[in-house]
Amino acid sequence: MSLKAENISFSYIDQKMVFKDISFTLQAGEILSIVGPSGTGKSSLLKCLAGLIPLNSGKIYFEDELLPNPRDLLIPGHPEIALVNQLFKLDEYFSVRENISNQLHHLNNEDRKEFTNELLEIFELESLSEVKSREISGGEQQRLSMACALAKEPKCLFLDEPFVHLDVHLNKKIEDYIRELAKVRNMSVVLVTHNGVEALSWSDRIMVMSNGEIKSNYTPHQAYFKPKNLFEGRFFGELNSVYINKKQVLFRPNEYTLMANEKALKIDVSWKNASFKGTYFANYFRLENGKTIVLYADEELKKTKEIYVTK
Ligand SMILES: Nc1ncnc2c1ncn2[C@@H]1O[C@H](COP(=O)(O)OP(=O)(O)OP(=O)(O)O)[C@@H](O)[C@H]1O
Repeated sequence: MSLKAENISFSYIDQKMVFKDISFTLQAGEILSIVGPSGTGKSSLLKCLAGLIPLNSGKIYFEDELLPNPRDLLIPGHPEIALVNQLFKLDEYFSVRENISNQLHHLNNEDRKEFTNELLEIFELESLSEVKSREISGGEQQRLSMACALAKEPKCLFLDEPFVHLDVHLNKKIEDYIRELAKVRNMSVVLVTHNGVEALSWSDRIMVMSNGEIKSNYTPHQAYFKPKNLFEGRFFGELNSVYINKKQVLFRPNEYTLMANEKALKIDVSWKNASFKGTYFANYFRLENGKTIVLYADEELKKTKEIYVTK
């Protein structure tokens, strides 16, 4: 076990709790995502877990030791826990390369150079390596912050909305690298995002947070195919909701067939339009009650009059 939160609660102002009574355990090497709407307390939770802001109540254990209260420390935080958020402090008068290599004093010169080059390559910062960090863009600073955090070789890496400025290929490259590090170094990762779709591929486990509480704990497969309700399911991609015999049925746009199927639920539909998404078409249909559903297919389903939900 890497980190354990026991009944933790936190507020900035006494009366208004940001989150309350949260408990969970993070295993060594585990990648956990916390997904939830804006303003629900995710970033504040990460700062508390990193030992940067003090709890109102509850306890956090890091490798079986109580995390010190930040009020008792000259510099809040823990040397083995790295948090990357918008406030990550880069040394703005140092170059991109120096920002990374300055985190690597624990290595000899040769290893330091090799690891710095590896991180510059992974985060695609090679062409900017000699530029001062204050002279690079917001997205580049975000990538550099992640590289610096990884250079510290932390036992716990906390990432707050790391995808905001990343394009698709870089997202996949960084995901693969961090997953590999988590496995090889037994580094635990907590990822906070309001975009559950990205959390699906990154995570071993996903917690849904709303109104300052952890509402659900899913595997990525459960979060996608078996969400508890429409609110949670919609974080992880488009989700249809239909009422059949007064019972709500939730199904993904790919959980259907066009072939008559006695075991599946038949729904009468009329095609509205389709939008081209590159690898598929999102086909929008009107139901008898006027509601809309979406189905993914590799063509426009203009002639389709009925579908069979395979849920
Ligand atoms: N420094 C602060 N002082 C007072 N209130 C704050 C402070 N930072 C955040 N809050 C409030 O605490 C609540 C939780 O904010 P937090 O940033 O933790 O949520 P979040 O889920 O991470 O949101 P987002 O996804 O928009 O970043 C919000 O109501 C926010 O306005």
